[in-house]
Amino acid sequence: MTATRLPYVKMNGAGNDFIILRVDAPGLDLSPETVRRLCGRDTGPGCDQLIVIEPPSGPDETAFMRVWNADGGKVETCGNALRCVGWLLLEAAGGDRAVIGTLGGATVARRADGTRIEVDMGAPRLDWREVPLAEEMDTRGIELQVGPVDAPLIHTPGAVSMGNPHVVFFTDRQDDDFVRGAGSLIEHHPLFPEGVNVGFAHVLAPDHIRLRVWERGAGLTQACGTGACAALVAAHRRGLTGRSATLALDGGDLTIRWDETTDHVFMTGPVALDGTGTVTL
Ligand SMILES: N[C@@H](CCC[C@H](N)C(=O)O)C(=O)O
Repeated sequence: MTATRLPYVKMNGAGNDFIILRVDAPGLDLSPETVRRLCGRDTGPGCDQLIVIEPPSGPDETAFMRVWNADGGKVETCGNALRCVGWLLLEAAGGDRAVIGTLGGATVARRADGTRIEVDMGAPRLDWREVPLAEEMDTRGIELQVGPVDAPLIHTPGAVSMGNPHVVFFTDRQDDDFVRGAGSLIEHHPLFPEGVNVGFAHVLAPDHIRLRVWERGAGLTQACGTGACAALVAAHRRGLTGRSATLALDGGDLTIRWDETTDHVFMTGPVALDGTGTVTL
């Protein structure tokens, strides 16, 4: 089989970094091994997620975006990558909006100020079946049991789907050991049949949240855009914040607003171009 070489763009959104490829036809099938090689920081350009921009899948879209986590798993969507892809599409075609299709739903990207891009992430999905959870629960505070079977610790984090699954703990514990230890344990908990992204949110004020996220398939990243949206939604549902807040992540700040009229969540944040190159598939 002949190897295919493709140009890539390396970008990041608040430190969450991506290799972005562009193809002329839908359905580029990448093996998990290829994705792991490209995403590996020792074996490829290295990134948290590999992104492929495809032609639109319908008349209303500007383009379709596919997402793979660094572990090789194909996933529904990625908030920070949507801002980066939005910026690339707006730079290439001009105009004031780009509609990006994903497996998790369509998103509209617009320029905000400077190099910040706003994306409309749609309505959060709050029914337990949509997260999804393995059993019926109130997603404002699910009953999550971890630890020994005979003496489990019971936590009540919020659960939200932003097109992909999230669980959000409200805690001031933010140290690496805790986030890595608890995150890696909960990512594959049986309550989450499709795995889960695990957020640790410390509410500093009704409009300010410090957030760290252990991402499904990528581990602790500098920022998780859908995780920031999920944290604001989960915090507001518990009466801890208003409907908008600054989310302070390791790699930068994201502004999240859950619009009362449309029920949509809007995320505004930075994008940065880190370089270009060529990869072999
Ligand atoms: N970094 C992302 C989310 C990427 C996918 C996620 N790890 C998942 O498995 O759902 C973001 O910015 O939203």
